[in-house]
Amino acid sequence: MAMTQDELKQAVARAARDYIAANVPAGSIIGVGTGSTANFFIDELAAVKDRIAATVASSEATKKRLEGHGIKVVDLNEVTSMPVYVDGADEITGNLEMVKGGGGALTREKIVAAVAGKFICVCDQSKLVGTLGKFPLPVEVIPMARAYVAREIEKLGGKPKLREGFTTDNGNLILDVHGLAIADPAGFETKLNQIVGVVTNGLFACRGADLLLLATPDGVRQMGK
Ligand SMILES: O=C[C@H](O)[C@H](O)[C@H](O)COP(=O)(O)O
Repeated sequence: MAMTQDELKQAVARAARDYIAANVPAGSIIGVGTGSTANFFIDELAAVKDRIAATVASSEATKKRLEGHGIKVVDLNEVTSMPVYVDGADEITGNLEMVKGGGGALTREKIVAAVAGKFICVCDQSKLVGTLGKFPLPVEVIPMARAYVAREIEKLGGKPKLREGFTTDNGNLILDVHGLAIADPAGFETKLNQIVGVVTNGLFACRGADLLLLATPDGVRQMGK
């Protein structure tokens, strides 16, 4: 019988838990992402919680779920070393460049990932693409800059749409940019960051994932290291 998308997410979450149990020193601090795949991972992490010292959460929702399992969550400012960060993606290429932020957590995700030694991306196979941009690219903006940033993004060939009724954990807005086919992810990530009023964009390419665990019906494939 064909596996459902949730079964694939569950399988990859388990693979990430096993990776941590086998490769991450006991007593480490683990960075934890946001979204439905990350949620499966959090539920699996509960089984090995005695092996880790604590976690850093990339959103209020993730913090709540971790604490619900009795897993300790610490402030990133207290952390100097974190071997791994585990998170999902909305799209990922074979070069392990990603679009993230479908759940609006991109800024905190990028910050926590920056501190981590290794970014482990956990996805089901539907997320693997040849070219990024079919999934609308989330851009977090300071509210007063919303219209200006939207005009600047249009000049770059994108069609920004305000995510209605949504405020990020940081009190900002999200523009979802449609109509892109991103040939140079790191270049476009850098270009968007130059627009005044942009807090973060959802391209994770200047620093992409190091390891992709990709759930397929034939098992979990590993790409990168
Ligand atoms: O802001 C949300 C995050 O970037 C998620 O990692 C991304 O949206 C993937 O989420 P899901 O695992 O639910 O597809």
